[in-house]
Amino acid sequence: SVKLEHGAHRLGKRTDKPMQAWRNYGLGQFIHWGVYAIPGGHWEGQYYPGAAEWIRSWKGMPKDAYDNLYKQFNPKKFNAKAWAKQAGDMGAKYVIITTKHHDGFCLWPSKYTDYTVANSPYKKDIIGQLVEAYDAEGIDVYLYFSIIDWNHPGYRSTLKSEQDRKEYEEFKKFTRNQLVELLTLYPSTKGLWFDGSWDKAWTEQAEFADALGKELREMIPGLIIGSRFRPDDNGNRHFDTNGDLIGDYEQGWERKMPNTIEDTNGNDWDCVMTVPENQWGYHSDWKGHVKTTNELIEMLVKAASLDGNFVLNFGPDGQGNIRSEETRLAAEIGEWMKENNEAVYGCGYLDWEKQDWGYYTVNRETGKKYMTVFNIPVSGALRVKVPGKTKLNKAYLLNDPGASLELEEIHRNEYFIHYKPASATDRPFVIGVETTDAK
Ligand SMILES: C[C@@H]1N[C@@H](C#Cc2ccccc2)[C@H](O)[C@@H]1O
Repeated sequence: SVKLEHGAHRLGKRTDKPMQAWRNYGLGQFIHWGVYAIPGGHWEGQYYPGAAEWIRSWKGMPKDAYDNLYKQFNPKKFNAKAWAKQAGDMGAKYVIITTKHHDGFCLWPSKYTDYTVANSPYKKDIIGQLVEAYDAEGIDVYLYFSIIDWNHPGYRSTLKSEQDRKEYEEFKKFTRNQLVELLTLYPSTKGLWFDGSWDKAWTEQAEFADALGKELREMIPGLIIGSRFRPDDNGNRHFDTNGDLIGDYEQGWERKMPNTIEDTNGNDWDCVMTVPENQWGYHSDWKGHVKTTNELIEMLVKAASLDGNFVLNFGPDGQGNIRSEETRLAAEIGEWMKENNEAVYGCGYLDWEKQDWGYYTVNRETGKKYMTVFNIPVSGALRVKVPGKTKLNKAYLLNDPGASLELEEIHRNEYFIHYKPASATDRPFVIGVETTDAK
């Protein structure tokens, strides 16, 4: 391997308590909210086909018009406690909240810029209300922060001149000041979720970003920062020049998921997922495929089965309402989690051969094993292959642990669990299995 001054700051999975808690979350909520929710994907009757939170970059959106939208930002329906309760009822154990997206508008009263909620008609600190409400709900808070800031005069995507460099130095100080400000104002923050760090200008800042990361970690012991934050000496992000993860978990799974444990490189990871194909901020007119409750439950369980967390995005509208589609999904996912969360919380990868009916998970503490069934075989026979010295002794429906399901040993280390729901089921179900693992 090559010597790096600013490569991975540590190797292997973190084993400290905050990271163990992170690893066991299973389900999170992402909140994308800002002034982009006001136009909601339209401007002067034109439909914006891109991601709603990127509307400022659209040729159909005059920049000065966008940059004055904050003067209309007055979300009278915003209710942080209601949002937190809804997330808690869904079963979310952590929340990632946009403090500032690429447009640079701050949902907290930053003293380093005027482009904040304090100078909008709403005036009040949105981040502070959300942190308080989610903490009270027992949901750990993570702050999303965009390195890209289209509002700051010193921001550059690339550094082409000495003047660029000079102004970018001011931008770097501003970025550091805002991050220190956020952790100072909201010390219960468990981690930072960085975005917009792909610009060449930023990937040339290995020394600065490495020092900034160290400073932030010293402010909050145990602070969790993913692989999207900073570059290594050679401008690599996520993985350094030696292939080592830069950060506490892999943060590359945006609107996509690993399919095998090998895809995860043995790292912790989170998948952040939109309900429509690609809308994070509020778009009033979702087009294309909108994911169903069962699709999202499958992603959630698949993530847990591969040692990852699944984070579902919510994009509140300009008045502070959670839209009806998201409210319905939160309720239906919550209903399923109420009965089946034992197969998700604190669970991870079980090294049994994957079968077509669904996913295995195993509780990291108890060793209890679960099968979450999404595809009921027409044969009614759920195939289970166990490793060498393992014996399958019992299988039971999680929601009816007293009744053992019929087990048939068909080969050495291979069983059928004979079960087909008596009536049509429109939700996945969980089977608990008990084994003995001869030495
Ligand atoms: C978490 C998500 N990352 C942001 C992005 C992006 C992006 C931008 C260009 C090309 C591909 C992806 C989205 O706006 C949202 O915040």
